[in-house]
Amino acid sequence: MLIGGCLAQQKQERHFPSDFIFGAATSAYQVEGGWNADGKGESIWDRLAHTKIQDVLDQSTGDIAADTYNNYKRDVEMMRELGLDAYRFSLAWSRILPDGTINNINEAGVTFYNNLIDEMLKYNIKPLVTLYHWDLPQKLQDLGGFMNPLFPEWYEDYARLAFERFGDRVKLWITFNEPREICYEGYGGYTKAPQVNRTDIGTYHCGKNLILAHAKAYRTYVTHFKPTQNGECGITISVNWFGPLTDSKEDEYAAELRRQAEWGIYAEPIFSEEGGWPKEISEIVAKKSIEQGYKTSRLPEFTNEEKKFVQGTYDFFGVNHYSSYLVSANEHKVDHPVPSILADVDVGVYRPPAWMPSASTWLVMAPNSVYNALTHLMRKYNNPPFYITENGWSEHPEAPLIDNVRIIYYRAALNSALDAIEAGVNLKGYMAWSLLDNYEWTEGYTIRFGLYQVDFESEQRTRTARKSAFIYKQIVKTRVIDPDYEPDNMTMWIDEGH
Ligand SMILES: CCCCCCCCCCCCC/C=C/[C@@H](O)[C@@H](N)CO[C@@H]1O[C@H](CO)[C@@H](O)[C@H](O)[C@H]1O
Repeated sequence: MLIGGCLAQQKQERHFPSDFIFGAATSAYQVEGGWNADGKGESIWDRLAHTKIQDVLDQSTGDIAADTYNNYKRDVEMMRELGLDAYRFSLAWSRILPDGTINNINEAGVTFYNNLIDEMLKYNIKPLVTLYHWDLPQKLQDLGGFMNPLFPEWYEDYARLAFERFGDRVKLWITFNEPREICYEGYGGYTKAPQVNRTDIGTYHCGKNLILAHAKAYRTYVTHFKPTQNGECGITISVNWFGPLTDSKEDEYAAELRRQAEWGIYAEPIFSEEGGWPKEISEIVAKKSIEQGYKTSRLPEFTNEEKKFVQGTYDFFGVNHYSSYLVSANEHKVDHPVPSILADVDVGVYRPPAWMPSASTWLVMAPNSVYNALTHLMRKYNNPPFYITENGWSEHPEAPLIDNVRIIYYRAALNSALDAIEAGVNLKGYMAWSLLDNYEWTEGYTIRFGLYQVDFESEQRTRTARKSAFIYKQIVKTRVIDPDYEPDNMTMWIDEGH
């Protein structure tokens, strides 16, 4: 079309599908507070924050956090302000089962989640419930936690209770949030509770028990609840993109090994046609284990029966995606504990300085990041239904409410998601991390991810919409990413019908 002698750039409006689910996400320990309220039991994060306060950057705890335990109606109002289709939150296992076992149900804890779910459904906001987001009951950790072979039974009992109590209204279930962080950081390392730091076997033994627990819960849901409740059950895996630094065969292979270490060991047994551990890392760990004097591989094998039991245990693949890294076979290597999973794969990781850094050391703004991760998973696992269950940008507490960099990040990530959809990825929804500022684990309140700012100094934990909340609201409403949209002011409102 020619206007005034030049070709007018028609805005090519790309739309998200009309049934695409937009939401936001949080987790229990990071937002609820009420750490010992109304019969709740101690979790491993209560224990860490209370006894290893020196390991938390600002010596803070999640004892109160954003006090969602008392402010959940304000949180639902914020979901309405954003016009969300869904909200992803997690259940605190020890709020429902204080000692972790099914013998002692805390009805007050069940009531809290019933109230939250009912408040959301009052306004047609779908609950997307994560059964486990890192806060294991301490009493179960005292028995070994994820290292105990009985863990899958403990977890199945807990999941079954959740299906019984909430499954009439909850139709989207996530068994675990980020097996990597649970196992590699919590049992194979020190950066997450319970800080077991068994670098040689922690990641692998935790990983096998977690995967078996996931499969038991999934099969219990499909057999005993899905026929009447008609919901879906999946798992959320942290899938950041790890691509080759150069197009050499060595770097391609190195990138594949790092992907296997970061998320392939959790995804392959569930989503691949072959089942079991990824072949390459399994062979490497078996070989190195024998060389290091272990009688068997540090990566405990699945029996053929276990492999079959785990395979195909999903209705969707939940993807937490934030950033990308470039992998080298020979350069940018750092020392890792020996033995450990990263020493096993023995590759280097690099991020170009041009990729804008966030407040989180691990999070930079990488090009085509969502597209690269999702199209790789599509090809590898035959395009299962995907939900992006987390994606977001961090800033420091003093950053202004006019968070223009976060807006650049969200628009880039959502455009990359549209690119993936156009490439054929079966992407069903997107959850922004996070609805509001929350406890960023061992970084406490020094890191902020919220679309809403939280004043952690105020008694009522005042929530205030950042500019990114208005931008996200507009995308949710129009299903279009308008690069020129600017809110008229910073006063939030609820659209009719929400
Ligand atoms: C100069 C050094 C260059 C190399 C960089 C070092 C190598 C990095 C290796 C990759 C590590 C990636 C780990 C990142 C994991 C995150 O995606 C994951 N932990 C995010 O967790 C979820 O996100 C929220 C924000 O952190 C969190 O609050 C939530 O609870 C988690 O579900």
